[in-house]
Amino acid sequence: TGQPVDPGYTDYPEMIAAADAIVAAHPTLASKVIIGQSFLAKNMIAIKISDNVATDENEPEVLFMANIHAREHLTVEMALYLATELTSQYGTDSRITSLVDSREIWIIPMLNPDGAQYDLSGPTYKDQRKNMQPNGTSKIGTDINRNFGYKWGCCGGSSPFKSSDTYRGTAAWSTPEATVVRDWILSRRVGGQQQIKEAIDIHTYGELVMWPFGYTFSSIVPGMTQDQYDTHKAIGTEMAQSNGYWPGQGSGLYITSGDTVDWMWGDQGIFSFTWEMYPKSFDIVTGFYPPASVAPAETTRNRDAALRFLGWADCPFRSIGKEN
Ligand SMILES: NS(=O)(=O)N[C@@H](Cc1ccccc1)C(=O)O
Ligand SMILES: [Ca+2]
Ligand SMILES: [Ca+2]
Ligand SMILES: [Zn+2]
Repeated sequence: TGQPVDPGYTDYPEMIAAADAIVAAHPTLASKVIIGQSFLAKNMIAIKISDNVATDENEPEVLFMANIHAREHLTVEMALYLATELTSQYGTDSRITSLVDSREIWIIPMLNPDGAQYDLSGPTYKDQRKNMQPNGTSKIGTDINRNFGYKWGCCGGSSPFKSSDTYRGTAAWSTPEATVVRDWILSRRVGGQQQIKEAIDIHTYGELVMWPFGYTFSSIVPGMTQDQYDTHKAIGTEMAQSNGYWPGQGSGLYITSGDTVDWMWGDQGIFSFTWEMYPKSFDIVTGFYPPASVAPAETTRNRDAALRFLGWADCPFRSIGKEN
């Protein structure tokens, strides 16, 4: 039997209300952008955080995205913690103030709202990972994190079987959610330049910091030079030292194809990482469903890592002592 749903986790309406409250409390620092709709037509939102937030300024942009996998509810708490901390501490914490003044920070707290709502809808969790697109089997949905169009369906990194939890969909971009994220990220190109310089896709669980590529065990391949790999490794390792997670290339865990990180780096040149939050991988007792009461500890645990990450956004190569 499934574990009882913990009401302490933030569901879709509560997430929207939280975003609206942050914007209402800090109207010059935060704004809510509707980036598209999910399969079941819920608005997908991004919270923008920056000084002069209503103006698209020429400042490096950084993306945090969460809850692409429905059952990974702790990631929503992580995203909302970051949005709250970056606005409420502005003017108080000099590190936060200078980062918010010099960057445009985007936070997408719930990439799979349909799946999240389904997982939280009953007295017990449903163990839902995928989105809510019917696929003719009892295991509804497509894995949005296997539906992106970089090396989609290659290399044994996803499943062609509809009932699989890593079902890749009928084609790349067959999920509305991946398409919404793709089109929004592409909209951040100005004058042929992608304004988003860094991104983190937040997952649970395993306490890991990972970088591309996931589709191959090789580190240096077309689309990843030594300097680019070393930069990912330096930034990823620094974050891991701060939050106590384990750093490594994504494929070190297992091969994935069509995930967000491979596309964001491979197609858009965004220095991209996966965070796997609490608990550690062998803690299968709590696994995807720790009590919501761990959220304060497990979100603040990543505060410094997030600020360090933001610090490299103007020139990620500086992390290996090089310029762009
Ligand atoms: N959240 S997770 O356990 O499903 N892991 C994610 C993220 C992930 C991506 C690349 C390598 C290992 C793990 C997945 O899509 O498999
Ligand atoms: Ca600004
Ligand atoms: Ca900008
Ligand atoms: Zn996940």
